[in-house]
Amino acid sequence: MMITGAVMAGGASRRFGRPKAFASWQGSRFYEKAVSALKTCDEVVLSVREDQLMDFTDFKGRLVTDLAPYQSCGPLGGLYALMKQTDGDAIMTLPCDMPLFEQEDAEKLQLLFKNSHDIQALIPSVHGKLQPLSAIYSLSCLPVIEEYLESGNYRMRSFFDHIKWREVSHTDLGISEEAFSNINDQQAYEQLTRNAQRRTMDGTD
Ligand SMILES: Nc1nc2c(ncn2[C@@H]2O[C@H](COP(=O)(O)OP(=O)(O)OP(=O)(O)O)[C@@H](O)[C@H]2O)c(=O)[nH]1
Repeated sequence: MMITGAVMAGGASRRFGRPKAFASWQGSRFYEKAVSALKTCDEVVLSVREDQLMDFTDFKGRLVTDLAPYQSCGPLGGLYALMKQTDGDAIMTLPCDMPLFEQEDAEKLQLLFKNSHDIQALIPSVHGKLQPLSAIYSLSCLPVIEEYLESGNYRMRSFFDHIKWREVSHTDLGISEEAFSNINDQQAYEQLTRNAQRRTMDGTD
């Protein structure tokens, strides 16, 4: 089974105040950390808006742009464009703003998806809250996604009732809760940096 890793980096970062894909994290940038977490996928691509192409010239892989008429429609528009422009069986998405999500976490999801027959999506949850941006979707979801986008519904979860999907808790996956922390604003970024410094000082890192 061929799984394409896709780092979702086409957001507006309004709450963060500057493009969060380029926020620095332990010597690299957020989006580079996400790319590295997905490196066991068959290919890793970046999902971006067309007007961001020049920002990511350092990235050596393939940039997949959102497609008309679903540009700037949020991550569901990004997933649609990925499915239209990708071969293989499935796409594992990871937002660019989840820097604690590690390669071993991605591998756990991939393994479970490969061993789960007859599902079209595998969605992790943390205390019952679904994490649809760090999940795996079969390309067979495309017609349903298209239908929802056409109807003007851009919510990531909108199409779940119309596909066969499975929720798996972070505890069943053996992934820490923190791995799913996403950084939306400067306050969360500062907190993340403080926690990392504290762990270094405690010698727990
Ligand atoms: N390809 C693509 N990715 C998106 C789009 N909107 C959001 N994303 C990505 O999806 C993830 C979650 O996005 P959010 O944090 O909810 O939104 P954001 O636009 O980045 O930030 P805000 O403007 O503060 O809401 C991030 O990794 C974004 O880069 C989009 O329209 N296209």
